[in-house]
Amino acid sequence: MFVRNELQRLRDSIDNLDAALVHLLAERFKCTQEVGRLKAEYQLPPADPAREAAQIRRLRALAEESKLDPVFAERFLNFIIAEVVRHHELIASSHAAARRG
Ligand SMILES: C=C(O[C@@H]1C=C(C(=O)O)C=C[C@H]1O)C(=O)O
Repeated sequence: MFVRNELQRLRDSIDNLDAALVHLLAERFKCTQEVGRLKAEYQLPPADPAREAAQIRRLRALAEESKLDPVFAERFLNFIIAEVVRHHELIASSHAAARRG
């Protein structure tokens, strides 16, 4: 009984944390979509490698402080950034097509 209750208690928290992660990611993508539209409008490149490198340095340091594996933190951020850049490329090509008429 103890094991079942403990497992349930921990899984309830995991479910809440997963929901928070989804909400946080959704908000992040709302912001990055706006960045993508701005970049497309002003014809700036979809990716900004200097900004990415700075974020990775920052996130690795935060991960170390929080005892999270920094390699995992870097992979996770790279995974998200790759998706954002893919969205920015799509937005840029639809803006370019609209400019061509
Ligand atoms: C969101 C941006 O666009 C891209 C995506 C980034 C991100 O998801 O954090 C960071 C840099 C850019 O390659 C940005 O330039 O700020």
